[in-house]
Amino acid sequence: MLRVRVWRGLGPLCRGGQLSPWRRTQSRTAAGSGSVSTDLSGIYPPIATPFTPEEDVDYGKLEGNLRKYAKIPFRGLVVQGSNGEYPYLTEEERVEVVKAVRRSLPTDKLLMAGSGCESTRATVQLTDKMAAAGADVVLVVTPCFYKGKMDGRALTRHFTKVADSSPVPVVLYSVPANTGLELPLDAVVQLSRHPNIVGLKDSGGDISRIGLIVHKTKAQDFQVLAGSAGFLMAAYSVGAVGGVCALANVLGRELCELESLCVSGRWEEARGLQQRLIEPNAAVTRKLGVPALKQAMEWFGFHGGACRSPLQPLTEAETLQLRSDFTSSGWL
Ligand SMILES: O=C(O)C(=O)C[C@H](O)C(=O)O
Repeated sequence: MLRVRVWRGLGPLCRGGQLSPWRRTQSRTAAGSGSVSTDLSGIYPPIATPFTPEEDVDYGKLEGNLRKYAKIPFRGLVVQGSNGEYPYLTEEERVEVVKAVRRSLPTDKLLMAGSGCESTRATVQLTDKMAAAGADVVLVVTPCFYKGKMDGRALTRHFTKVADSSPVPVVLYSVPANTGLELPLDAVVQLSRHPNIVGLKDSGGDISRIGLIVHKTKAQDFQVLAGSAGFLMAAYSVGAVGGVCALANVLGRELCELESLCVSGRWEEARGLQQRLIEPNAAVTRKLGVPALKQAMEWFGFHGGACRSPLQPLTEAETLQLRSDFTSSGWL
C-alpha cells in the first residue's frame, strides 16, 4: 500500500517559496516497506565548524571544506550536529553558519540543521529560523541539562510541540554519549506517528534497539539513520537507510562506498571496509572527540583547526594515538 502523508502544519512552502522537500520527494524506504515523504537515505557528514585563531567562525575555511565535500556523493550535510560544536555557538552564529552552507550547497543535497536547544520554546524559535535560513530538515537533539526529569513524557511533549510548529520535517536525535540520556524506544515509536517527524538519528550504537525501532515504525513514514560510522553496516543490515557519521568529514568517499556496498547487498566487501573504519571512527568520536576529528581532517586535506574553548587541542600523546588508529587500518 502506498502511504503518502501530507503534513497540514504551517503550510507547504519553505526555502524562498519552493515546495518543501517532504512534499516533493517520494521514495521507498530501504526496508521496502512503504513510501517516505522525505528521502533521508544516504551518508551525511555532520560538518565541523572551522575557527580563526581568535575563535571566530572561519567562513573562508568552511567554504573550502564545502567545495571538497561537493565532490563526494553525500546525500547532504548535517550542520550543527555534535561535531559542529553547536553548544559553543551563539544562536546568531548557528543561523549564520546554516545560511552560509545553504548558499554553497546544491539544492539536490539535503541540508539538515541542528535546531535543538534546552527549552521547547527556544527550540521552536530556532527551528523557525533554521527553516528560514534554508534548512530542508531540522535535527532536534534531546534536551539534557535536567536529564533526571527528561523521561518519555517530557521528551514526547517536547518533540511533538516542535514538530507541530516546524515548517520543515523533523529528525529526532539521540546521542547518549553527549547528552547522558537516550530517547526511550516507546517515545520514538509514538513520535514516529507524527506527520512532521520523519526519522531518527541514533548515535547510541545498540543494533538490537535500531532493528527494533525500524521494525516497530515500519508502518510509518519514518526512517532511521545510524549516528556513527562504527556500526553503519550493522545498522543497514537491520533496516537503517543511511548514516550521519563524524568520520565522513575525513573519509567521506569511503563511507559512501560502504553505503553502496550495503545497499547493493555486497556484504563480504562491505564487511572488510567496515572493519577498517571501526578504529579510526572510535578515535575521532568517543575516544578523542572533536579535537581529534579536526586534527584528522587536516591530515586528509580539509580545514579542521582548533576547537572553540573550553575544548582543548590534542596532547602529543593523543595525536600519536590518533595517528596510529588511522595507520593501523591503512588509512595513513
Ligand atoms: O556530529 C554529529 O552530529 C554526529 O552524529 C557524529 C556522531 O556522534 C558520530 O559518532 O559519528
